[in-house]
Amino acid sequence: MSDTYDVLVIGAGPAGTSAALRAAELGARVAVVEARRTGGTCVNTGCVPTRVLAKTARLMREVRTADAYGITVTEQTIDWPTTVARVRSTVERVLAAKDEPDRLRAAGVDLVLEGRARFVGPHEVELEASGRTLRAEQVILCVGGHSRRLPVPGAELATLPEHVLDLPRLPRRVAVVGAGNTGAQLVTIFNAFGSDVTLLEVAPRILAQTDAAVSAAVAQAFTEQGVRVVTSVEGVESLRQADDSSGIVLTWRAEGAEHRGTFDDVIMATGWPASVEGLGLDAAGVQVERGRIVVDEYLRTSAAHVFAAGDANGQAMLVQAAHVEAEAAARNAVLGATRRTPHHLLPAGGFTDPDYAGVGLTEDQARARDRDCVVAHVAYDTMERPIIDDRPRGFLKLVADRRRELLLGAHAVGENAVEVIQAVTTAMAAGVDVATLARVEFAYPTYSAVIGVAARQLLAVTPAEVLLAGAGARGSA
Ligand SMILES: Cc1cc2nc3c(=O)[nH]c(=O)nc-3n(C[C@H](O)[C@H](O)[C@H](O)COP(=O)(O)OP(=O)(O)OC[C@H]3O[C@@H](n4cnc5c(N)ncnc54)[C@H](O)[C@@H]3O)c2cc1C
Ligand SMILES: NC(=O)c1ccc[n+]([C@@H]2O[C@H](COP(=O)([O-])OP(=O)(O)OC[C@H]3O[C@@H](n4cnc5c(N)ncnc54)[C@H](O)[C@@H]3O)[C@@H](O)[C@H]2O)c1
Repeated sequence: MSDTYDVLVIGAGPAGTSAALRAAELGARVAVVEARRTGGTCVNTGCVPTRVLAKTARLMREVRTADAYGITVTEQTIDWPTTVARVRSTVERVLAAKDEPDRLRAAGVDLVLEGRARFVGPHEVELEASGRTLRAEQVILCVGGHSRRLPVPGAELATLPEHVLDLPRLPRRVAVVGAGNTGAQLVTIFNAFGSDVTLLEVAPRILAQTDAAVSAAVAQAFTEQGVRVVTSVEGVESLRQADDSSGIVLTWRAEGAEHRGTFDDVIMATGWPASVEGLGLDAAGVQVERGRIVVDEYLRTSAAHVFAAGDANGQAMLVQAAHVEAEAAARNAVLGATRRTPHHLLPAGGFTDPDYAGVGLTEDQARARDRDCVVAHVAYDTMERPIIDDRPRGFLKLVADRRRELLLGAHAVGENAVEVIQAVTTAMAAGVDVATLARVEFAYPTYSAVIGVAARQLLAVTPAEVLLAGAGARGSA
């Protein structure tokens, strides 16, 4: 293995693997350095484990309602060690199926598993385990991010999301601090498993990045499911062991008063700074601001020969964003910085109960640009398939320009929300106009049929009527 490369990629998660493969495809001599194993956060501790837990939660809910279909289930409890083992074995199966070491090898990329990389000069990187130094003309940072503990007394008592599977038993009482995508999904998981869940969020609403109607619908569902949802928290103050060892006492401020609760576990899902500790970025002249590696529109850092893609630059922390950015960064590193990354058509969602998803502009964002944009809001309980499946909670909202030609955004809550939004994204990416979408025949009975209904609603009524219909649908969603 040589020690000199055209392009050195640091991190072999979704961004790093895509960047390395693309750079090699463009003819560069490429190495990718990984401190642990391929797959990154996504496969090892993030999307894949969370998705398996979400499926387990769904099975619990299905079993709970099975008697309505004449299926008798006498006992339903979670055997935590079995659940954990199932998650871990699924991670291994996904890793084996992806076989990224082999893909990289086949593409001529050197996969270097010699510990963490650290810059020791602008173009030189030292490997922690071997002490070897690699040199490269261009470097692409794909180091991802990590959870953070709040800087409060007793924070070390909290569990970080990536360590949830290490809990020795299922918590009976759990507090989740932070209602972003991670926190919201953990709420659904522990709620379905029978834990008593409290959710604390500093923002005025949960899932603050989503469309306001999505956030409200998920919060309402959580509350109805018995979750204590506390938003606009003024701050978490401390964690300490209870004097009688009955759990962890969590203290927070809300509405000007101090509040306290005792929990078996407190999970902090309060943010995701870039993994830049010990990376020696000063030696390369790479700037970091507010936990993110600063990049320009070409994903170039403050050092012209260093690029950053994926979670590390903090732009859109999703696997699909990591892929798009990594390809652009690789192209810019090898051929010169000319490619920008369009982020506006990145669908995203979470596997809560109910699921939620969105793509493009939220209604508030669209109205800030043009208050006469048009909105259709179709409730799931008006559609056959959600009724058949006994999943009537939810809606699809489509946002179109004032001429009702182009879709600006789509947002859904409910069963299969992510797949419904994916279908709308495909139409948006293909430049399908609203009139064409309204003419598409959807198979019966499907969840995606709601797209056709919403598109026809966009065409059929005046903006004021649509808003009224939306308010009605929201009431029943
Ligand atoms: C609980 C959870 C659930 C999620 N679910 C979803 C989901 O359903 N859908 C979705 O789109 N996104 C999801 N995400 C986000 C997704 O995991 C990330 O957006 C994605 O993994 C980012 O890819 P990346 O390559 O930028 O970083 P990562 O996947 O974090 O990979 C970074 C890699 O760099 C390595 N590394 C770091 N520093 C060094 C160093 N100095 N030297 C060598 N190697 C280093 C790390 O070991 C790691 O393998 C989830 C995240 C979490 C936490
Ligand atoms: N399904 C998915 O696509 C998925 C799932 C999980 C995570 N992710 C991505 O991974 C990244 C990390 O997600 P995350 O949810 O861990 O972090 P996040 O930064 O998205 O959310 C953290 C939440 O914690 C809140 N918070 C911060 N300080 C707080 C405090 N002191 N008290 C209470 N609340 C506080 C924030 O307001 C925010 O809502 C995100 O970019 C996310 O999109 C995606």
